[in-house]
Amino acid sequence: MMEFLKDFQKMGMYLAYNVNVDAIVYLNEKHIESLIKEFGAENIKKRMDEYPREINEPLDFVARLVHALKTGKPQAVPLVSYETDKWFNSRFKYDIERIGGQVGIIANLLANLNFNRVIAYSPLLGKKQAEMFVNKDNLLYPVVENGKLVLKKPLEAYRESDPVKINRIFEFRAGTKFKLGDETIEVPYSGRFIVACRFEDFARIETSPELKPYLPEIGEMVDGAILSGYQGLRKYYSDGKDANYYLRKAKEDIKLLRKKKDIKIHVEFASIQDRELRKKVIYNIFPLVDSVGMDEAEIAHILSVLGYRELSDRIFTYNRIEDAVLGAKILLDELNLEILQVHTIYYLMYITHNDNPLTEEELRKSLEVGTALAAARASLGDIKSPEDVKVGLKVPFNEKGEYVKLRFEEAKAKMRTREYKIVIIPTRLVKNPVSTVGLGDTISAGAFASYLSLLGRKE
Ligand SMILES: Nc1ncnc2c1ncn2[C@@H]1O[C@H](COP(=O)(O)OP(=O)(O)O)[C@@H](O)[C@H]1O
Ligand SMILES: O=P(O)(O)OC[C@H]1O[C@](O)(CO)[C@@H](O)[C@@H]1O
Ligand SMILES: [Mg+2]
Repeated sequence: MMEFLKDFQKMGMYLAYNVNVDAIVYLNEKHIESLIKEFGAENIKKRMDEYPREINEPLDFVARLVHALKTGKPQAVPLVSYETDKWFNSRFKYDIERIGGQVGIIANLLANLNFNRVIAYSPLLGKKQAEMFVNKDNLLYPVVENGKLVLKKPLEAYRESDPVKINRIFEFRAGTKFKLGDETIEVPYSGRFIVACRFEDFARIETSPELKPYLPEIGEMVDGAILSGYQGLRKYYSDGKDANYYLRKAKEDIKLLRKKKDIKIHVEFASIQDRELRKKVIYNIFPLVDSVGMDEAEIAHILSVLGYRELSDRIFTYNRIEDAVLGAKILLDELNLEILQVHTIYYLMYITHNDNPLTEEELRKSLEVGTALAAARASLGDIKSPEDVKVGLKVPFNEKGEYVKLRFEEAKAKMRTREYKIVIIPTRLVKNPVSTVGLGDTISAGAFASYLSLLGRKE
């Protein structure tokens, strides 16, 4: 771990596109019971069966929340109604507000780990948002001034008139029990439910036309890029643009970033409820990048739109490791990725083709960076310095670890895996995490950065 922390001080990373404010509620039994009382168990059950993929009214939210609590799976559902946005504000008191979005979370993490340079971009940067980035010389926002690329601290670069996007995060904990009509539900795993604000202002996931010509220059300044936020796209926009338009622009960005230097690009996937949009993002973006990270719900969602519905349902319902391995193989091959990383509550997995320059041992080391960082963040709330990582290293691997390894070896023996390198490690699981939102982003950032550092040593 310490060798990586040293390497990180020499590395640069570009991050785009999504940053927001996470307004967090720690859900307890009382919250849930009062929601059920207010909306009625029967109404909620009926709406759960309908499975709304957007939140148009409060009942949509309650139904999807209870569904998430029942499965214990990490979920995110778009909020599209201004009315309901107001309802959230009057209905909940938020426990804390923190920086959110893959860019926000990863930028602060890498800057605090003393990366040489972190360039964080999002099309919108309001004042409140800028204030949430850590104020350090190594965290910079790109702007164009007098025809030149200038990197500025977010506090010197924000635009007063830019709106700030607020997502609501409901943190739930394993063991929470409540009644839905006659049914008693016990939350099986801890996690978060995200109400992702999807107003049109926030849905233009793109590089500003002004900055775009400088992407090759930015690419030259860094060792890698982590791209995310495509989940924020809409199918249609009021000015006639559509998801295809933004995805074409997104593909241009990827090519521009690599124009002067062949940097590795990681995409951190996030839940996309709309199946058509999900498919578009996968087919347009994945084949252009090297590395993709996602959680277990997301791999199930992806397999479902690629046509593997049965496998997808199995992953969702039974959490069996052999299904995850099979799913990962399919994804790696069909989209021809260099490396795929899947994070779940109990284990992290990498799959690459057999000709990957890293050994299985090295790949495992890279995953260990990810889980150590997540455990540190889960314990402390935030990683403020490289020192904090030690806290993560003291968190033991979870008690299901040995079982997971055994099942993994069994799965490998049964399956054709010779053309791949597949490794898993158990997670270091914190019993009472400060929060869980962003732990996946943390794992992926640590895994990808250490992957780059290991590749660098081979040169
Ligand atoms: N209490 C915990 N301690 C350590 N790691 C955790 C804990 N809870 C969750 N994690 C890790 O965080 C991951 C969550 O990832 P993900 O669902 O992508 O979250 P997010 O998108 O909010 O970052 C889990 O798969 C697990 O590996
Ligand atoms: O999909 P959006 O609205 O960009 O939000 C991403 C969400 O995912 C997270 O980055 C966690 O992975 C949250 O902090 C954030 O609320
Ligand atoms: Mg995630």
